[in-house]
Amino acid sequence: MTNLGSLGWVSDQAGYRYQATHPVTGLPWPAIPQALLDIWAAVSGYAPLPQACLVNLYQQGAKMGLHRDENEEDRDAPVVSISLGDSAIFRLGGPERSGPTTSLKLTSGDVVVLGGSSRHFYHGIDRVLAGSSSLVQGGGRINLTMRVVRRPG
Ligand SMILES: O=C(O)CCC(=O)C(=O)O
Ligand SMILES: [Fe+2]
Repeated sequence: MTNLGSLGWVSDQAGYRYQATHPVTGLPWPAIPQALLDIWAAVSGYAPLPQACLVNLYQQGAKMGLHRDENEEDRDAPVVSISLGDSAIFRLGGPERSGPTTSLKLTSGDVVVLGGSSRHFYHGIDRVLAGSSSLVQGGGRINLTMRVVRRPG
């Protein structure tokens, strides 16, 4: 897991938070490439640019439990997530953890926007379909998730 942008998501012994620098090197995160900002502009419907892009490598067997993205101050900005490499089974619920869910397969190049009412819906990754793509060296799936963390302006 690593980050691009002016803020990165960090999780360590001290807990989890957004911060401007890499926790080991102390250096700023690399900028979010223009190609990703272009995708944000095309699909988010939100003028302010994302401050954070989480880069998460799902290796064999990796999952992400059902959760809501609620660590951002800006609750109005959508979350834009890009899937690369192996396909994954994405589970999307509603505002309540116990509510019904639907599953969909995300393949390489798919873009998911959690915006509007779905911004705070439960979601997760049930499993990654190992070997379904040769894009990522050594196999696996890379998820890029762009977020506006602090309220712009
Ligand atoms: O990997 C995905 O498609 C979802 C990632 C996610 O929900 C998150 O990073 O909060
Ligand atoms: Fe999430």
